[in-house]
Amino acid sequence: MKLLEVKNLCITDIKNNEEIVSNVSFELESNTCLGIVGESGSGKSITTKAILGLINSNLEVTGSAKFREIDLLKAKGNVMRKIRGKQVCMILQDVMSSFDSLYTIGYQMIETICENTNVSKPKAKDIAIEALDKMSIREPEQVIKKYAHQLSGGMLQRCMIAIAMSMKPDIIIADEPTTALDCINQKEVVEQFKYLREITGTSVILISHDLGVIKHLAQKILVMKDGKSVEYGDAKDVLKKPSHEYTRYLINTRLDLTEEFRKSMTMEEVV
Ligand SMILES: Nc1ncnc2c1ncn2[C@@H]1O[C@H](COP(=O)(O)OP(=O)(O)OP(=O)(O)O)[C@@H](O)[C@H]1O
Repeated sequence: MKLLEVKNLCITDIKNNEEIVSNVSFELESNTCLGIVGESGSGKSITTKAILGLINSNLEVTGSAKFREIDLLKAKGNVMRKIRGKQVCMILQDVMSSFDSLYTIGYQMIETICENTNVSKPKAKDIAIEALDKMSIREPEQVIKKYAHQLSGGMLQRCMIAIAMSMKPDIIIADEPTTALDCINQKEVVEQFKYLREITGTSVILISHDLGVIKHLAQKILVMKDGKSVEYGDAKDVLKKPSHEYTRYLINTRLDLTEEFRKSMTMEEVV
């Protein structure tokens, strides 16, 4: 079943009439993951933010983005507020700034869960602990008493994913969820994310410049370059037989990097 259908999405900066995103179309089926890949500035984030009405007023958005028969690009503020955070959640790249340093992780989790679902605070606490437990966070009862600066980036990202998942949304949009993490944390977060997606059935739009991460999670891939969609299709086909030169470049760059990394590790062993 189609959960989200984006057609001919265009974003124009009305100040200088510059088109930032041109005619981007894609679909998200239920219980699947769509990976959006492309270099920095290619329009990945702004495309998904536009769908959720989260962009500046100097930007004009045209096209359509149908979610359960509602065109999100035309949805009024109150309709959008009901969808955003409940049915469609967004996890941002910079987890540190997503948490308020003055409140404990638990306080923020409980507030968010209460605000977006109809449960009491004790119930929200149980949900928060259960969600952290599902993200394989040890001693969740202790973790919820901590402040953001007391946890690693990987732990915070897992807490963020746990909050989003505990809302039981139809769609999670994760914008570069592993970029700020080191290799070990990246791998762990991807594994947990994959596991949670499988058990909850939540559909995910995963934005990343890292094809390795996308490959691990996505069934479909959209490749963006300079605000345009240059390739879109089943992940296996895109990765095995990329039809666009830019996709081939991304795949090769990724392989080069992996090779360099492997070599540098071997060199260290030799030294
Ligand atoms: N409010 C705005 N007004 C004008 N241009 C904007 C605005 N916000 C973003 N842009 C431009 O839109 C383009 C796409 O930005 P976007 O953040 O979507 O890229 P991205 O592919 O997600 O990159 P990154 O991986 O670095 O996050 C960029 O050229 C950016 O400068």
